[in-house]
Amino acid sequence: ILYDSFTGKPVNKTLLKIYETRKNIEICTIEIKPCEPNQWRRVDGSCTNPKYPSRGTHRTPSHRVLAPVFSSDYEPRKAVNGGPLPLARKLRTELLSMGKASERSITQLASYYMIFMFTDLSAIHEVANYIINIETCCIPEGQYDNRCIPLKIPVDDPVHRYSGVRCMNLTRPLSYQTYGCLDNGTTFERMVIQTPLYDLSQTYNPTPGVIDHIRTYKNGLMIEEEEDGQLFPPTDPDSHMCLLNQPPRENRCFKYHINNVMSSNLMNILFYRQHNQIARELYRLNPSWDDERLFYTARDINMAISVQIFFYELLPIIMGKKNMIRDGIIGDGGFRDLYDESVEPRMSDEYVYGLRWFHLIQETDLKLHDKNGHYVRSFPLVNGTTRTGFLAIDNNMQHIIQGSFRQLGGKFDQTIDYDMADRILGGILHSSDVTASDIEKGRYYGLQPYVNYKEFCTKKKYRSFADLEDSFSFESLNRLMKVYKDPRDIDLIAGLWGEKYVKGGKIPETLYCLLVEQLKRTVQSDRHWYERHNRPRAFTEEQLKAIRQVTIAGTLCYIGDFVTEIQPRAFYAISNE
Ligand code: HEM
Repeated sequence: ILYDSFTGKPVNKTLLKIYETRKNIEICTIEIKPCEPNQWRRVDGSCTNPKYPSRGTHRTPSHRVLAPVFSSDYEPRKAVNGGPLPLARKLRTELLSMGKASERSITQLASYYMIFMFTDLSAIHEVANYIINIETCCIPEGQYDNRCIPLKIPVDDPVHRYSGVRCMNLTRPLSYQTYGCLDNGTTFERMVIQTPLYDLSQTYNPTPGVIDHIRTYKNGLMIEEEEDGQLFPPTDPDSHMCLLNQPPRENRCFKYHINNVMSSNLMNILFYRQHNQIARELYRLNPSWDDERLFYTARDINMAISVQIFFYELLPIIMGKKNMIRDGIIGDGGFRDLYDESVEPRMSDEYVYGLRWFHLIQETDLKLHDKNGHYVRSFPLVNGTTRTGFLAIDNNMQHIIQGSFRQLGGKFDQTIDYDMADRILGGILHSSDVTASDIEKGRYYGLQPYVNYKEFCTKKKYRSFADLEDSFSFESLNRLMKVYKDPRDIDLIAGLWGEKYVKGGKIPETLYCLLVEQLKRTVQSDRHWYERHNRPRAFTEEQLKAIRQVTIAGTLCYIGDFVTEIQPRAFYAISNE
C-alpha cells in the first residue's frame, strides 16, 4: 500500500495524480507491505506501530511540543515591539564566550557518542543544500533567492571586523513544501530523512531498497571492504560527497551511508563492523540459522547495544541518573514495558533542535594516540567533515579511537570552541558559525520563544527578566538583557546557552525537560523497544541481562582497532581509582 509521507494515510487517486504531475511520488509517498505481528523491526521503520504503519519510517513528520510561530509567509517571528529579532551572529558573539576549557572527568568519547546518536535521527541534507547545491546566498546572484537565509555579520563583529567577511552562506530548512508534498502557504513542516526511532538508521539506512545493496544475503553479513587490513562499509569511487578527502591517498567515501562529521563517521564504521562480528558469532553458535534470522538477530543486538550505552551509560552522566529514573526514562534493571499503541512514533523538533546545545561541549583539537597510549599528534576535527577517506589511512582511525577515551572533552559551559564558532565546516566554507546557524534555523523552524518552553516545563509565567533571576547567573542574565529588549524575544537556544543546569545533571533545566518529553515518547511509541518482554522475538531474561552489561569500553575492546587496554567507564577519564 502506498502511504502519504505527511498524513500517514493511504494515498488516494487524486493525490497520486498531483504527485505524478509534480514528479515527486518517490519523496512524498512510501510503499509499505502489510504489517505482520511477529516480524522483526523493519529497516525502513514501517509497522513500528501497526495502528499507524507508515509512522516510524523515514520522512515521518515531527512532533511539536509547542505549535510553530512565524510572521507572515513563514518568515521568522518578530520581536515583541514589532521589529526584527537581533542578528543571529550578533547574539552568538554577545552571549557565548570563545575559548577552550576541558571537563575534569568526561572524555571526548562522550561527544563522539552524542553526535553518533543524533545522526540516528537526522541527516545532513540541509547542510548539503548550502555547501553543494546553493552556494550563492552571499553574492548578488542569491540576493533574491527565496531559498537563501544567509547569516549577516555586523561590521563590529569581534572576529570579522578585520576579515571583511560580512555574510555566511545558509539555506532555508527543507520542508514538505520544498519537495512539493504540501502546497506552499500551508504550515511549514520540516522533512526529516532518518526514522524517528533509535534504530541505527545511520548504519542500516532506512531509505527503501538501500539495505539490499548493503547486505550480502549470506550468513547475516553486510558487505565489508578491506583496506590496509581494516574493514569498511562499501565505498563509491565516483562520489563527490567527500569534499575534504585529499586524493590520491584519501579516496574512500561511503556509498550507502552519510559522509558526515568525522566522529560520527568513525562510530558508524564501528557499529557497521560490530554487526558483522555479532552475525559471525551467531552463525558459529547456530549454524542452522538462515541468513534472514542471522541478519535480523545481529541487527537487533547491535541496536540494543547502541541504545543501552546511550540510555544507561551516557545520558545518566549528562541528565543525572536519579532524574532519569524518577522521570521514567530508564528503569532499574530487568524488563520494562511502556509501549502504548496510541502514541505515534515521532521525534519532536524541539528534541533534535535542543541537541544542538551540545555544540558548546565539543573540543575540536583532537589528540591522536597510538595503541600503546602514546601521543601521536593533533588534528582539527572540523577538517574531517565528509572526509571519510582520512579514516582509512595512516592508522588514523586507530589513533582517533585511542585518543577519544584518553583526551578530556570540552567543558559543559557557556564557552564555544574557536573552530566550532568560526570554522565549523573546515575548508568546505571559508567562514561558518554553527551556533549562529542554530539561532537562525530555530527561527525558520518556527520555534516559540525560550520563555514559552520554560513555561511549558515549569508551569510558571515569565513576563520580565526579573522572573528569570532564579534560572540564570547574574552575568548570563545580564548578557541576555543587553541583546534582547523583552524576555519574550529570547530564542530557545539563546536561553539554553545561559540557563542553570538541572540538579544532578550537566545540562540546562529546560533542555532536560525537552529531552525527557521526547525520550518518553521514544520508549512508549516503539513496539520493538529492546527492554520489552513481549515485543516480537524479545530477548530472554538472560539475553537482556547480557545487553545490560554492555559498556562503551567493552564495545571498543570488541570492535575498536587494537583497543587492548581501556578504563571500564570510558565516558569518564582515566583515574587512579
Ligand atoms: C556533541 C556533538 C554534537 C552534537 C550532539 C551535534 C548535534 C547537532 C544537531 C542536533 C544538529 C541539527 C541537525 C538537524 O536539525 O537536522 C546539528 C547541526 C549541525 N552540526 Fe552538530 N553536533 C555535534 C557536533 C558537531 C561537530 C563536531 C560538527 C562539525 C565538525 C558539527 C556540525 C554541524 C553542522 C554543520 C550542523 C548544521 C548547522 C545548520 O545548518 O543549521 N556538529 N548538530
